[in-house]
Order: sequence, then C-alpha cells, then structure tokens
Amino acid sequence: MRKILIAGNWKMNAGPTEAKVLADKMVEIWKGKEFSQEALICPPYVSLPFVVKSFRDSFFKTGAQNVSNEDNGAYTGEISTSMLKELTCSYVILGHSERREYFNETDDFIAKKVLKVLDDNMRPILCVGEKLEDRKANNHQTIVKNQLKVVLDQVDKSHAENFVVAYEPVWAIGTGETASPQQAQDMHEFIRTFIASEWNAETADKVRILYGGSMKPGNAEELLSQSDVDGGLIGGASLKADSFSEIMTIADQISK
Ligand SMILES: O=C[C@H](O)COP(=O)(O)O
Repeated sequence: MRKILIAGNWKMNAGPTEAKVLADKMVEIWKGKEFSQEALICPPYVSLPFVVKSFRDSFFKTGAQNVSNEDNGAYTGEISTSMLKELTCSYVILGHSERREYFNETDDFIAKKVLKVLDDNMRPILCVGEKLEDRKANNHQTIVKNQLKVVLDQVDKSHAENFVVAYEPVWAIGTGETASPQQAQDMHEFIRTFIASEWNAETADKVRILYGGSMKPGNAEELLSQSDVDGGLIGGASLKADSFSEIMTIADQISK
C-alpha cells in the first residue's frame, strides 16, 4: 500500500517572514487532528530553517527544491545533502521543468543528483513531463520515458520505496489548465509499467507517482482517486494554507 504524498513546492516564493506565517497557519489548521497520509512543504532554502521550526511538533515534513550532487566543499552558491539533513529535511525535488528550462539541467546531471540524494538516505522527487508541443505531436510518452530511463538506468531497485516520481505536464504548470484525470492516470500507468520493465513489477508498485500541474481543491479528488496517482506536487495552491489543507483533507479520505 502506497501512502499518498501531498507535497507543496513554494518555488521562489515566501521568504523567511512569509514562510513562517504560512507554516504556522498550516500547523494551526491541523492542530489536534491526525493526518493518515504524508504532507510535505518545500520552501526556498533561506526559509527552510523557519519552516522546520514551525513544523517541529507536527506531522508536516520539509524538503528542498534542489541540491548539489557534490559533498561539502568549494562549490560557491550550492547546498549539500548533509546541510539539508542537518535541518531534518527528508525530500528533495529534482529535475523540475523550471530547472530544466531556465537553468539548463540535463537528464544526466539530474540523474547524478538523484543518486546522491538516495545514497545519502533522502528521498528524491524526480519531475518528468512533456511540453505542449510534445503532447500535440503525440510524443508525450517517449519524452517521459527518455527522461526516466537516464535515471532508472543508474538507480538500484532497492531504492524503490524512497524513489518518488512527479509527472508534471509542462503545459499544466501554473496555467490553470490541468491534465484530465484520465490523462493523468494513463501517464502514471505508463510510468509504472516502464519502471516495472526496468526493475520489476513488485518494486514498481512501491514507487509513488505524484501528479503536478494546477492541482487545487476543486480537482484534487478526481485526480487523487486514480489508481496510479499517489499524491500531488502542488505549486500555487500550496501558497495558501486553506487550499493546501483542503487538498490534504481530500487525500485523507482516499486510501490506496
Ligand atoms: O511543482 C509544482 C508544479 O510545478 C505545479 O505548479 P502549479 O500547481 O502552480 O501548477
């Protein structure tokens, strides 16, 4: 059984002051309540210590939006896995389409980071997804398969439980346009089948596959109810404590 992961990616939003207010609000909403699934917030690096502090006595987990593939050393501007672990971060988002597009991150580079995160006993959330032109040209499966293959070729299947994939169709990110539940399910099933062909069915079954792209309270139930959708990677709606909590409540009522 896979636990649903509701993950918020705050992107380059919410500096320390705003982040603390937002995190405190989330904790307040869930005070005294239990959450049967997993909730995660990935703030910008500078806000992480504040969010960690706000979440200290709660079930909320924290993660980062990127990390270096190197150990501590002379790498100006970078952040290491050991620094994130010191803050008790457990997840790292990797290969987000914004990093691929604006910072030229390649599949090989992303694979190195995924390996580093897994080797250091953290959990990568590997983002994959096609652009609108790929979808229109019916190339979406090939694009996603190629992005995944570079990483899967290097990751041992023993990491399956810590390995998280996020399917984020680029055309649905921040646009208000969402993949239909069927489009999401079809791609998630394709991803799981591909992982099974690279590893095996038993390990593929352990991998959580999140959907990302304009997920909000109004569409979360339909998306999260799909058999291969194991959670959400949420941008805009995670910047509002109420919206994020509503999605969590929906996830709480769905069991896989
Ligand atoms: O990482 C999150 C995704 O890019 C989705 O962002 P969004 O919910 O604002 O569309």
